Amino acid sequence: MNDIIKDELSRPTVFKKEKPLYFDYVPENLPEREEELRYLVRLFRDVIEERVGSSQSALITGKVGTGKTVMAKKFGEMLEKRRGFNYVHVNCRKHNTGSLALIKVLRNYDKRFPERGYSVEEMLRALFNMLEIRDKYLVIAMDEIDFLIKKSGPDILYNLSRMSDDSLGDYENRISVIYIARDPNFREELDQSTQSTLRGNIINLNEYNQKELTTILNQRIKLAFNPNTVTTETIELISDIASEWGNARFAIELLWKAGKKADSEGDETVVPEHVRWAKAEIHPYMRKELFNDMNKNHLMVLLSIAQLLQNSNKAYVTTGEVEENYKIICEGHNIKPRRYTQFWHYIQELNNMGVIDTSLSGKGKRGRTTQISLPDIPANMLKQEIEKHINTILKHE
Ligand SMILES: Nc1ncnc2c1ncn2[C@@H]1O[C@H](COP(=O)(O)OP(=O)(O)OP(=O)(O)O)[C@@H](O)[C@H]1O
Repeated sequence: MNDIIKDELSRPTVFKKEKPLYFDYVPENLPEREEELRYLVRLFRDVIEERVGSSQSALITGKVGTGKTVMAKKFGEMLEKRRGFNYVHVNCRKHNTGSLALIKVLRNYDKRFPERGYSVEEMLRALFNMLEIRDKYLVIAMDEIDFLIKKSGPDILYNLSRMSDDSLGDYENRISVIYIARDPNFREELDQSTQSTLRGNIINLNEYNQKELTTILNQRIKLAFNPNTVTTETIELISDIASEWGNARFAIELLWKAGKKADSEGDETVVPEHVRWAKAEIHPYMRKELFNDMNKNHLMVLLSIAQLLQNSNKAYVTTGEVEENYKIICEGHNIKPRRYTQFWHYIQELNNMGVIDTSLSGKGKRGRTTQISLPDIPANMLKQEIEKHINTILKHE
């Protein structure tokens, strides 16, 4: 057996080390996001400089893989290097109620903080106490906050935003919050008081273009690959594919998988053929997690789009066409179709997930209509995937 290990370890590889390709790796610099990062620092200037009595909140929005999480984490890293500051990153998809999110924060200070028995108010007090004793100022990043709100309502935001008023008695305000959400209109879903604490503090991250993705890829190649193992054509193809979504995560994943493929074929360099293979393997549409984020209505809307595009040979369809077909599909599945506003909301959400592209047709305000297209996936392939998932969802109802 030992020989197998020895044999495998002695095989040539294109990788220097794979860690810089992990999803949670935070690189030394964030190329193409420096300006936004500086803006975030400026927003928190008072907190950093004055500490006492000042707290801040900000909202980072942007589509999948535009660097929201890594930017917040980088900010946190920089902050923690300064004396007296702590940063806690909460994944609200995982910690999806106000209490669970707060427990995650509290456990940063007390690993055994109990899971039950305390109200949100009590937990906040406990947290203030801990900060006071340690003389620390805290920035909490609430990543994918939309999930938490969907699951358990906006109360936690209210609680967090209200901490600056006198409801907490003698405590000094030591907590700032960075909210992270994909939907740029997320702010509008919040109550007035939270909205006003966010004021203009919103950073919207654009999708990356091919040039920006190339820079990001080159940084990872330097860190993770042996010299001269990734060809220019390979980088060009990856950045070209990923730029359709503007998604850096997809770009890095393609790079990684392509490298793995090169290794498994015993090739010394990563070439475009490896990328094509990787793309087929990890097409964003083929990821199970993507469908996990969708409810049956999302799936019905998406199915409607896929059907229309498959049958029409057109590059895009209009929302009107999609809605009509959506109603028919719902009927066929014995599901009550939702009204227009809700339907429109699903279209927006699918757009934010990066699974459809929407754009406005023509010029001038009157008579403009939203056009919907699918980024780079055969409609019939998508249809098959959706049908598989619809069946699973309906079975579990
Ligand atoms: N400017 C950048 N420089 C270097 N790496 C980046 C940059 N932007 C994004 N990345 C990398 O791309 C991947 C995706 O980024 P990140 O997780 O921050 O995206 P996100 O916007 O939070 O996506 P999601 O909405 O899916 O959570 C990560 O591996 C991250 O390190």
